Amino acid sequence: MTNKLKVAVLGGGSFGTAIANIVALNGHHTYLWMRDTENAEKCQREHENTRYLPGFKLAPSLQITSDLEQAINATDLVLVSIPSHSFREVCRQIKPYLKADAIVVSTAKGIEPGTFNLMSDILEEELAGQAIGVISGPNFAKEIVAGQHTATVVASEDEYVVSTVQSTLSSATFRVYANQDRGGVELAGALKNIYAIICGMAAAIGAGKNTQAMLLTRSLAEMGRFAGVMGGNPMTFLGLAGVGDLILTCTSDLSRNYRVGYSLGKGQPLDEVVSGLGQVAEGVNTLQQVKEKADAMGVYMPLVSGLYSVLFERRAIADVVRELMLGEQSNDVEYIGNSHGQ
Ligand SMILES: NC(=O)C1=CN([C@@H]2O[C@H](COP(=O)(O)OP(=O)(O)OC[C@H]3O[C@@H](n4cnc5c(N)ncnc54)[C@H](OP(=O)(O)O)[C@@H]3O)[C@@H](O)[C@H]2O)C=CC1
Ligand SMILES: O=C(CO)COP(=O)(O)O
Repeated sequence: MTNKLKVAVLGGGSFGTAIANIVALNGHHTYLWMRDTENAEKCQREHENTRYLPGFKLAPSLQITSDLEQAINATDLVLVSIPSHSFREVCRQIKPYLKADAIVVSTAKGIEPGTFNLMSDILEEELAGQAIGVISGPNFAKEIVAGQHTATVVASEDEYVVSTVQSTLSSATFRVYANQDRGGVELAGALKNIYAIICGMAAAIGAGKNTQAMLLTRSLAEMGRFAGVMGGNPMTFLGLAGVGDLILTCTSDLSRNYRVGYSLGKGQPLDEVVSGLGQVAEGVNTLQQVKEKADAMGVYMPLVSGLYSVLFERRAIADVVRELMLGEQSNDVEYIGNSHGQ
């Protein structure tokens, strides 16, 4: 597609800002909406989001506003970069302003507490009739705005959504792959945050590369097993949104979830770590939602159970590690179909 679209990105945090900047640099008429008027005016004036992405100049054409109607009105494509805890609330706010044929795409990586809704389930519920999709992949906001070569995945059952997102976002530094497994892609983005916390915690207690490789591989097995039971395609987990994002977030302290795990591993209490972060770490909530769901569905997720018992049942990390290592010996690679398998 060569024509220029009107695009709105909702959420003035690190990822919303990075995505809006890509779209604006591609020449689309782009609005970044944030709720904080003072910060919106400052970002617009300075062409920089000093609160979330200091040091990176944004495209001069990017319009930054706290006026939701201005951002959404007549918009062809809306990208929702609001954390899962507030995602539904913002979808309700935009509904009155949306064009009937606007595409709405989630970029959030979380699960709604209580309902186990993924963000695109919320889009379906709140914005029935709109064409929808999701974006997920190994995508640190900081590296995107720094122009690092990056790839992501757009997933939708609707071919028009996929092709529109690909043509609007792709550039010489940002590549967009397609997938039809919306639920699998979305679940992958949410689940990997749990394992990033575990890997951060492991690093804090001195884990070496053997341990890191074991954790990454068993995390992938656990993610695929859970997704299979939830109706996702386990093969999705071999792609960028699965193993790609798992590697990224489990091996870097650019990940907020990894940093949460690291601080916990160093003995800091959970509430202190979370409140000190100043940005969202979706993995803590996702852990609670997945633990509950896995228990209810009888899915074997020893890493999820172990982390949950450290964070919410006050068990010592060393005891949990010992129990995991001495658990019943099992197979390396599970056969697809044996999705509950141990
Ligand atoms: N950062 C990254 O590298 C990536 C993040 N993601 C995902 O994107 C989502 C957003 O993350 P990210 O941008 O990093 O988060 P941040 O913590 O950096 O920013 C969150 C943003 O959401 C805004 N917000 C929160 N609640 C509301 C609300 N009720 N109404 C309006 N705005 C609200 C905040 O506004 P305020 O500043 O006013 O509080 C802030 O601008 C998450 O699900 C994350 O997992 C996905 C890929 C990469
Ligand atoms: O999802 C991310 C990169 O793909 C960002 O991870 P964190 O939310 O842990 O920072």
